[in-house]
Amino acid sequence: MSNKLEELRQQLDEINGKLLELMNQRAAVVQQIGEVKKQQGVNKYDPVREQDMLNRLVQANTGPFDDGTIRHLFKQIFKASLDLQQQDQKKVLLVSRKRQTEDTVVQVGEEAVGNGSSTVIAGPCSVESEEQVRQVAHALKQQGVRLLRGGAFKPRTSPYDFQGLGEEGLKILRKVADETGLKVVSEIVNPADMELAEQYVDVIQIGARNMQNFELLKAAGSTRTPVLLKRGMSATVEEFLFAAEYIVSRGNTQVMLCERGIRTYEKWTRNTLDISAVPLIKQESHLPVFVDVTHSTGRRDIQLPVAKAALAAGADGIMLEVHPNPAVALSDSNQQIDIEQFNKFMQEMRRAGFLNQELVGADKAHL
Ligand SMILES: O=C(O)C(=O)C[C@]1(C(=O)O)C=C[C@@H](O)C=C1
Repeated sequence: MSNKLEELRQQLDEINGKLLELMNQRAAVVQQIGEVKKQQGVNKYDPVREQDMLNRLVQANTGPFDDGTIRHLFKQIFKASLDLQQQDQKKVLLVSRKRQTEDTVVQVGEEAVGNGSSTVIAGPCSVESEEQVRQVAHALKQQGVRLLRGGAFKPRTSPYDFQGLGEEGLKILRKVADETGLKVVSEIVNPADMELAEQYVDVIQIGARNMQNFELLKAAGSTRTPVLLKRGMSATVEEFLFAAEYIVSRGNTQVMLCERGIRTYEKWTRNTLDISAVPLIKQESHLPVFVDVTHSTGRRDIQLPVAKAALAAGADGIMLEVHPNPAVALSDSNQQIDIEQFNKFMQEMRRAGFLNQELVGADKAHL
């Protein structure tokens, strides 16, 4: 390289150093301005001030940069400054990893959700009868699954579809769970039903359609019962975390999140599983994350690879629907798996090293 080029580059390096120093000096002043504006309750963005500065800069400009370039470069600096002011004052959410670096572990009976082992929540879409729930509960128990799901209050798209057994359904779940030593996960749809929930369920589920039912979120936040919050079908990850913040900010820190697929143009699956949301949420938040493999796919034939993908992506657990006879189920009959399919599912997940739930009892022998 010629000495001349070398020399000029050295000059540039020095200028870069000075520019860097000056830009950071400017940024420090910008941060102080941001604090003053916050105290005064003044808007951070000030287009009049920006225009005024640009006018004076262009007037003082002697080139070789033309005025348009000067405007563009300084506008970038103003934009970065504004971002800095907003970042400084953006409230760090309670659900954020910036607030809590270690994972939240939600204890539901003997199940420690989010402690590194993978949790399974399974059960019928809707509670239909005691016998139906009992059959599924026994299958769960044998497979070492501790959390029994079942819908008693069913928010259905059509008002003519089965709406669930209500409190009767919760009673059935509680009775069968107590018989089998399982814990109950069930959806609550009405803020006024939180007391009822505390009486019967071990985990309050808030469904996708209610993710932004803020009164329901606040009511769940006022209980001390763990909550499983499902992502709304059109909710962004940010909106999902804000919904969780509603619960945690009311004092209930025992929140688990559940990705259940989002609505897209794809029709061959019921929803589109946003698998990237799993590592993204794990990175942004300390709360445990589940993937609902039933609702995200809406079909039985791909539940197994999707469940593996979910756990490989870092999910703390999976949720799936199991029914003794899906063909006659009162809801979701196309996507629930039967007990035999569930046993095979668990067996394969275990064989592939994704789950380590221990088989229980005599049935160990023939499975
Ligand atoms: O002067 C201000 O009020 C500032 O906040 C600083 C600043 C800047 O970078 O110069 C930043 C953002 C505003 O839109 C205008 C100007």
